[in-house]
Amino acid sequence: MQKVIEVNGLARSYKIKKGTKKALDDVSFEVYKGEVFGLLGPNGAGKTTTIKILTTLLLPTGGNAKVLGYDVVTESRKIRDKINFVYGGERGVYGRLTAREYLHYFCTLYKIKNKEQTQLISELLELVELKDNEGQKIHTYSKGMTQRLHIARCLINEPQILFLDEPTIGLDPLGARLLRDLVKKLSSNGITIILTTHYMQEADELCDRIAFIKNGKLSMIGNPEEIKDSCNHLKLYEATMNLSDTESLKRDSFFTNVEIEAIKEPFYTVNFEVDESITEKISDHLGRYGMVLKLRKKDISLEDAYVHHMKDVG
Ligand SMILES: Nc1ncnc2c1ncn2[C@@H]1O[C@H](COP(=O)(O)OP(=O)(O)OP(=O)(O)O)[C@@H](O)[C@H]1O
Repeated sequence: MQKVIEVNGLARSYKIKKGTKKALDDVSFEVYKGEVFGLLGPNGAGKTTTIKILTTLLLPTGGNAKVLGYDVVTESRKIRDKINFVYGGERGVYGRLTAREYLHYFCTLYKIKNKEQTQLISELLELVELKDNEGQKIHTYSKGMTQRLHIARCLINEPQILFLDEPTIGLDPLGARLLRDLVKKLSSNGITIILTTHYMQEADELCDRIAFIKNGKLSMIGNPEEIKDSCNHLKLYEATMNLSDTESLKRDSFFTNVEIEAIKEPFYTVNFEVDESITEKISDHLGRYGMVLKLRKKDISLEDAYVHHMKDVG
């Protein structure tokens, strides 16, 4: 497998009032050609900092990184010609232009020959499913349409790697679905994609491999199944109950990470973790707080694994 990104001991510190803040601390990973690679972590973990360094917008303060074999510090120009990036919730579009006019403008900036522009723009609009709206002014676009237009713009230079920082942020479910489908399409066209997202289901659906970042350090890396398997020891349960005393159940130390959600009072879904693995014992214990209608051990989701790994992040 061809390595397209190699990150070695990468570090980035920021000067702040009370000294320095390590946004990235000794981070190392590799990305292979054609992968959808997810960077996941809580706010402030260092995801955007990593992407900014790899897209040559920010210099590292330690370690090194190569993108397509080029060093991010000394060969940034060569990298920029071959990659592109979209930040979630990006504005920066020219509302009074139509999508076609907007893409023409960027084609000119990218020095695409005039006679090739019309055909290229038609193909891009088709790909991002905006062909029917190409004559519409951008300020009338939904957020999802605008985001897909940004992606069309980023494809003008035929990037080998596309960096997408929270691409579905603020999109409604349908808009997010169209965008995820577009990511899959780009990936099947051979583009390597580096993605950050806070939506675990999205990461599970799209990513070939995932890295968890926590406090500027890489804490785990693997494919979604490996990451979920690493949490197979967790005993997570879901109960459906006719619950008379939610507060006492929450305080009971037999259960940890209790989450109670009302279905329709007095019926609740209760999610929790236990040390016990004998279902009858768990059921008996739950029975102190109401009638157990259903109890099942949950399959570990990527979100469960994420919550478990990030538990001690302040
Ligand atoms: N210009 C800056 N000056 C000082 N600190 C900064 C600067 N940019 C980022 N940081 C800090 O670096 C850390 C990492 O930030 P970064 O934006 O990379 O996190 P993130 O994982 O992308 O978070 P989010 O999910 O909120 O986008 C944070 O603690 C942030 O406050």
